[in-house]
Amino acid sequence: MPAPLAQDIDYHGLPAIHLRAPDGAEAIILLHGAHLVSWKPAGGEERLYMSEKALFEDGKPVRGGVPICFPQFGKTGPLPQHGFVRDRSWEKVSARAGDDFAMAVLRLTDSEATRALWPHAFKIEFSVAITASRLDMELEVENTGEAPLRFTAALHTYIRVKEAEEAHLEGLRGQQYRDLLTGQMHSDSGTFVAIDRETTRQYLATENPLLLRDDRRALGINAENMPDTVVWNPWEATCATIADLPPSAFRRFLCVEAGAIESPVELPAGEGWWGRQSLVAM
Ligand SMILES: O=P(O)(O)OC[C@H]1O[C@H](O)[C@H](O)[C@@H](O)[C@@H]1O
Repeated sequence: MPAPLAQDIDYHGLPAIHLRAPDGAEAIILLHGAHLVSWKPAGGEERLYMSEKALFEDGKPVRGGVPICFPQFGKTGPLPQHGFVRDRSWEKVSARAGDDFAMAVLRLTDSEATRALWPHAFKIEFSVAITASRLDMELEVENTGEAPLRFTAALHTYIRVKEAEEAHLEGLRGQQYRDLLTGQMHSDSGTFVAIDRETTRQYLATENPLLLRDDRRALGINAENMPDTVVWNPWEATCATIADLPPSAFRRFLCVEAGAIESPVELPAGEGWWGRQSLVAM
């Protein structure tokens, strides 16, 4: 049985936390963006995609793993794409490994630099917990200011797949989605979503859980308090335009993102909000 671990490490030159539960499940979280860059359930197979061309630099987002989008998803407002917390340094609040789990909590609060972009006081915490075949990620936001807050948020999870074209995402049948490439609304009529072209869909009020079948394995995906699901794969032509992705990378991942996007969260002064995404490897 491997020794449980919650250790500060260096990951491509950035400070990170390496977690290992006694059952062998492992995760690595950067302080940069509170970015989860690796998750291996017990058994040892990596389930998150990380680009071989990812940049690990201050002020740059990391391509792969689980970027945190806050306080704006995508280009839905005046802030930089996906907000400003994914390329900023967070602080470690705690990291520990117990009898059958390991977990870490990271925190970011407003600063002069964040207030220059977004004039609000806030505290956000991101918790990652692993046990056996399960990963739980929770984003908590507290409005520490005097005025109400309004934000959108998402966990932009890059799931590693053997071959994107053969992966099937089940559980979205009959659900409404906005095609973010055209802006048009559709209703999904297929028994599963298969990816054979550039796909950027925002499913609204998603019913959970979803199941991603990939080769001989599957992943259960559950979200709480994050009603939107974004499904993204850039496919060949767009992938070729993304500098930190190798040309064939689009075959190796599918993003299934849990978010609160369609209806921005309105948070009165002093109140808190949380959203979760959980993955179960099968
Ligand atoms: O390149 P990034 O800023 O990390 O964004 C990556 C992608 O995120 C989301 O899924 C959006 O829907 C896409 O339009 C965007 O290209």
